[in-house]
Amino acid sequence: MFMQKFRAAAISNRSTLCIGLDPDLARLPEHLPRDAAGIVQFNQAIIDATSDLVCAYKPNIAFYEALGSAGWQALKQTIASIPSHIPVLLDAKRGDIGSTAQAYASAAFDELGVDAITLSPYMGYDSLQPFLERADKACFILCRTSNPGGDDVQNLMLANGEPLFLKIAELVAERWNSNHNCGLVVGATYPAEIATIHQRYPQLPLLVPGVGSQGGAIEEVQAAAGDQAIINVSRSVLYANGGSSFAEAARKVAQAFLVPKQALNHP
Ligand SMILES: O=C(O)c1cc(=O)[nH]c(=O)n1[C@@H]1O[C@H](COP(=O)(O)O)[C@@H](O)[C@H]1O
Repeated sequence: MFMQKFRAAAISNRSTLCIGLDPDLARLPEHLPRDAAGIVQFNQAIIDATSDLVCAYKPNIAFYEALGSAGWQALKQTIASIPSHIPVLLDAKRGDIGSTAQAYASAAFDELGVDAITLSPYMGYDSLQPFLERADKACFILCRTSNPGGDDVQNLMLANGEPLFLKIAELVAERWNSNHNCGLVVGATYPAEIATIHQRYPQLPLLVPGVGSQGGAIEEVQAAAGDQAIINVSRSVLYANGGSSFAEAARKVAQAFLVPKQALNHP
């Protein structure tokens, strides 16, 4: 069950840091092969160096799909090398008509065996239902994304004078979360929006990417949402150093992203 697993890992590691496993062949350390086998070695070293510092890992499926069937195998091997007490959140941003969503849910939860997934809300409830009804898994639904283009749609004003992303937060909190397995994705680049969402729906965990490479500041995220923010960092940790000491360098950067001990207040 994702939520319990995540809270247990957050408490035992005193961390709300999620490391994004987004392996880019062009950025692998020089001594590793630039192929799927290199990715597995890279990820395993990163996981070994950081698994006592995180509350979750988030592989983004794009980096594995880009390598075809070898990439899919690399993703499975990566997931298998994550210690079983640390939850795995697959970043796939799924959402489609019911029958297709069912196949996506089965691929993520049964074939890959991950604990949680990211979803896009724009096709509505039935496109998410096959994920939401898996009460043992968690669904993180895009709300206010970290990228500049997020404004194009998410910030459109509704007739009630509020932006669309607040309606999405409301739908998730009040209609789609009957299994208590939902969270929202909110970019670290928009701390004021994080604060608004957290004040309205303090019970929802927030997956917050955008710290580091995209310019988001961890202190602002923590001030906005405290320990309900699962802070994802990918490139800043993974590519801290392109040499043979890349894993130790990743560990050092990850340590710098840890929440001060006293700030963690999970039940
Ligand atoms: O769903 C996500 O995780 C996500 C949502 C969002 O709004 N912004 C965002 O950057 N992400 C993902 O979070 C990760 C951020 O990577 P870094 O910018 O390298 O830390 C990538 O895997 C993105 O695809």
